Amino acid sequence: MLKNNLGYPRVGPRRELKKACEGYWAGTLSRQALFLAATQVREANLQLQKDAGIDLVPCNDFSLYDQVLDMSLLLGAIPERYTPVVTDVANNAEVDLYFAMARGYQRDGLDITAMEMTKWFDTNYHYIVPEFKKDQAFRIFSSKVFAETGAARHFLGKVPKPVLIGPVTYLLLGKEKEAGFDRIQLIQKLVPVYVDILNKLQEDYQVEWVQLDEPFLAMDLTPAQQEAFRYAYAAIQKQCPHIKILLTTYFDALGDNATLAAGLPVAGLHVDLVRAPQQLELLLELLPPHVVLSLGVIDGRNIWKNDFERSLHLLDLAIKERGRNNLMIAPSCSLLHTPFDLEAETKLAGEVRNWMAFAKQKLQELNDLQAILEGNTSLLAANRQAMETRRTSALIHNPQVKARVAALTEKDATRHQPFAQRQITQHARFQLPLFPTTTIGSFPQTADIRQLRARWKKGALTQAQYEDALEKATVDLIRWQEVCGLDVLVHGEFERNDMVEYFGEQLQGFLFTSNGWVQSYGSRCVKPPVIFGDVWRPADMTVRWSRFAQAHTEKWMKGMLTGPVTILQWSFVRDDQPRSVTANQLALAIRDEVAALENAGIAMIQIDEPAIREGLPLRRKDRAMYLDWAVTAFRISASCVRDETQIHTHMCYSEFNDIIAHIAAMDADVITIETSRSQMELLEAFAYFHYPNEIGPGVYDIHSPRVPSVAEMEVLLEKAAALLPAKNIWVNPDCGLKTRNWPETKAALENMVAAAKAAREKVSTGINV
Ligand SMILES: Nc1nc2c(c(=O)[nH]1)N[C@@H](CNc1ccc(C(=O)N[C@@H](CCC(=O)N[C@@H](CCC(=O)N[C@@H](CCC(=O)O)C(=O)O)C(=O)O)C(=O)O)cc1)CN2
Ligand code: MET
Ligand SMILES: [Zn+2]
Repeated sequence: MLKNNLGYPRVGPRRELKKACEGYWAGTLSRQALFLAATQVREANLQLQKDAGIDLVPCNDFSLYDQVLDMSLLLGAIPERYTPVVTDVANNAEVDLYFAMARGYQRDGLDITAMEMTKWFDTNYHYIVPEFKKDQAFRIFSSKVFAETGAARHFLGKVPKPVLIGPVTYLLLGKEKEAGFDRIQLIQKLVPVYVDILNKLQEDYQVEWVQLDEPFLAMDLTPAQQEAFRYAYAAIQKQCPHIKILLTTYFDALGDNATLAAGLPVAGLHVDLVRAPQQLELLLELLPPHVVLSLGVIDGRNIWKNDFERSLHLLDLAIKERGRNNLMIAPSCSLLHTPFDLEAETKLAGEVRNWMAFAKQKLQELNDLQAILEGNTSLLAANRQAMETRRTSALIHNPQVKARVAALTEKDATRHQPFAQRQITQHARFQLPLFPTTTIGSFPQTADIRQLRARWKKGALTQAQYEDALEKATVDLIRWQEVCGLDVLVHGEFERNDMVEYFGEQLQGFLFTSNGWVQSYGSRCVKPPVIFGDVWRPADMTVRWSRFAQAHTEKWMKGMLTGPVTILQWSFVRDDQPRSVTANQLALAIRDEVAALENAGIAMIQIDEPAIREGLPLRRKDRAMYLDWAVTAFRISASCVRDETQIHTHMCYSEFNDIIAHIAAMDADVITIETSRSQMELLEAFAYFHYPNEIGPGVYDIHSPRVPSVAEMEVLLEKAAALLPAKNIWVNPDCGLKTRNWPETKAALENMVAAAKAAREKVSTGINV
């Protein structure tokens, strides 16, 4: 049975690649130094997988920014606006074009916007969205996959397995940039380029297997999309007869696409048996005997040690049906979503540590499973024991928490009065102008602030010194917001490393790693906390900073919390109880914090839920159940307050046309959303649905360093006012400002306040906005 790995994390064990990329962008690191850092990460990964005895070692799973963007460059799908970058060969190498597409290009009087970024399925990883035109052409443009295959082959002394995103998934990940066609129609133009790539990999590098990732096979597909699969793989099989295609799916069951997938003319099929173990039996029936089945039994989305007993049950089933020879064992998906190495976690307590496995340990688990199948009983016994100590550990179970969740009722999830009444009470209390201005919470997390925290963590600064510096940053920001003329202020979140980790560090049932970094987008990483046990809140978490900030201004200061669904979604979550139960535990912890803030005199409390959309199940049939518990968890967190206390929520990544009713059901008094890039398109859904509560549609795209003009934000506000009642509209950026720098932030917010004032002016002089 071959050991197959689908992909390995690539930021480097100490985020070497992040640092190299950021150095290159800042102009402090040369191109050669960047490439050297990249080579070192790749070679270290290859070595590690070789040492771990992996038979199918992936290559081209590495990326300087994003694997989907790599595909766009490979396939020559380069939007026309980058032509000046392509043609300026004196200044730009291919990598500069690549980064321009990812991050935008501002130099020599050019101002070219970046390509859009969105979430990779239900993960916190973001990819760069391919852009397609009706007459889209494809050709081999970048030679990255060939260079990396050649280098890996040389380094390993044997052929690696190149990884590419499959043609159908590549098209479905993209977006039509003009009307009048469906991107799936491009399949006939795209497949010949795949054929060329595959043949070149085979002829020049003698590769045996190529992994084509087609996670869309785990999604709902239209008949045209299903047909595209049949067309593409038949053509590839016919024109690349010597290459073995490992068709790779993950993140959910094949479900009603099982017959389709099993019928495609490929040499191997990989399936996710962690998310969908129940699909194995059907696949064993459907899959022709000559097709190799890769069994994804090790969880690539979490950090828990594999339960060997459970995996062996699946493996035994498959072996019984098919024998060992045409089976592989593998992680469920690429290990991109897990941190590098548990061994780097020197501060983790022994008992909990013994329940965990990071990327490197997961490779070892593949070996262990194989050894157990070959008769090694002591490995199985050790694993059983680890599982048993976890099941029964006193660290995990808190009867009081369980009892409180069990006692929750509908009343706990309901505000006292309906929104219409609350709005009257709140407007009387707050006396805000029409189109009130605010921000989403964070302000620039500059190198100064991060270094301050790093020094405090190391013990080089005392608690008092650290807090003094944070107080100063907070007060400076408050003064600036007052002068700027913002109506509702924030404290800036300078004390937070990350909006989820900060809460995880203060809650029981959580642990956090020192170095468990996972790529979120480009060079940006997160260190997801680990929820290992029942969650509860031993003490106030944010009251100190909110109270401090409110005491320093006469204006309204929003309290700032991360909501239960987002904490859940952006953590590694225990897998021994339903996520909905953990969500309710988190909801109660946040609810207590909301009550504490209200008690401390905070009148507006924002509970961020940017990940509520991301957690939506991939299959439509599963969505209602998720939305039901997710919305309830939010409502539990928010419903303890008096009518006069205003609950805000915030969501970026706001593709929620189809879940708008559930967004309304959250019943937040105010919701701020991301809308500026789509020119308020999303608001149409709110208007169509007659969304009843207040809304702040983002008028300032914070993902770009560009400073929006007063005029363009006025236009956006006019659009909003045409769609929604003016009394319900707030004015704010798309999201928090932590990744921006001060000069652009200040300039943009000054313009935003001016745009709001202009809009008010028009209303008061009777001009219909
Ligand atoms: N969890 C999460 N997911 C999210 C978001 C988010 O904010 N949080 N936002 C959306 C977009 N995703 C994002 C993900 C990460 C970052 C981000 O800024 N990450 C930072 C790290 C944030 C952090 O944890 N910072 C720590 C550690 C900072 C650090 O690197 N310290 C240095 C030392 C300090 C120095 O010298 O600079 C070190 O350890 O080496 C802190 O501030 O304390 C980064 O990659 O640079 C932004 C957006 C969606 N998903
Ligand atoms: C990714 S949503 C971010 C919300 C948070 N309050 C911030 O402003 O950073
Ligand atoms: Zn946001």
